[in-house]
Amino acid sequence: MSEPVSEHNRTSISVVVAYHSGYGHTARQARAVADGVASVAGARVELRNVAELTESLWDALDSADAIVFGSPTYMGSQSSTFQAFAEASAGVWAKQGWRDKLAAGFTTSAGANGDKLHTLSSMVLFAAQHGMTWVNLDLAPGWIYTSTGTADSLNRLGGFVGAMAQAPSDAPPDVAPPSADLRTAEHLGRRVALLARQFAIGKRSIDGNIPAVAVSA
Ligand SMILES: Cc1cc2nc3c(=O)[nH]c(=O)nc-3n(C[C@H](O)[C@H](O)[C@H](O)COP(=O)(O)O)c2cc1C
Repeated sequence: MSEPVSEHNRTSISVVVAYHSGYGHTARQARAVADGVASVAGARVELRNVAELTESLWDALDSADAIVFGSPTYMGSQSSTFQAFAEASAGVWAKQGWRDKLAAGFTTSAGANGDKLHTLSSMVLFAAQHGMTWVNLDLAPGWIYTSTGTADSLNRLGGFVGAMAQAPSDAPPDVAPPSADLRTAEHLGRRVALLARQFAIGKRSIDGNIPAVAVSA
């Protein structure tokens, strides 16, 4: 979808998709989130695998306007590799280095439900500990939520807090998750980028144009 060119959509923002994937399914979902981010004018996106805890990962996260977290659901929660990344961010937490950045999340698992909500809820808490602002999915539930939905509906798994995807445990990542879940992930990436741009414009206007005066109630 193309947007009219304006001063606002020339504002540049950066989004990091920080994910782990053991077998490639969540990596596919991560690429779909990144495609959604890249569809927004002025948005730069970096895909980062958090299995590699390098200086360059922390630098990229430090300079991002928004971070989208992604993990497979393993044993009803985020993977231990993602949790190791979360724990390694304690130094950033101590300085509140990600405070006021936007955050969002996504997960893939084999079950239609599979306890994905627990993974996303852990990410919400993780972001809250860092003082980040959570961006939800903002899509109506699809598929069996209404009698006219189909398995190809956007948000077919009916999540609100983040993007959910399902991949049969015996299907390789080139065929799963299905298109409906990848389009849902793309929607989340686009939404995060649009809101990050809105926040950046607001911050720039507050920092630059509005005089600091006492505000009475
Ligand atoms: C150790 C382990 C635990 C898993 N636990 C769950 C689970 O709790 N719920 C579920 O639906 N699927 C579970 N699965 C299936 C994975 O979520 C599924 O295969 C997913 O696509 C893997 O994503 P990945 O390829 O990005 O690693 C588990 C898989 C593994 C290897």
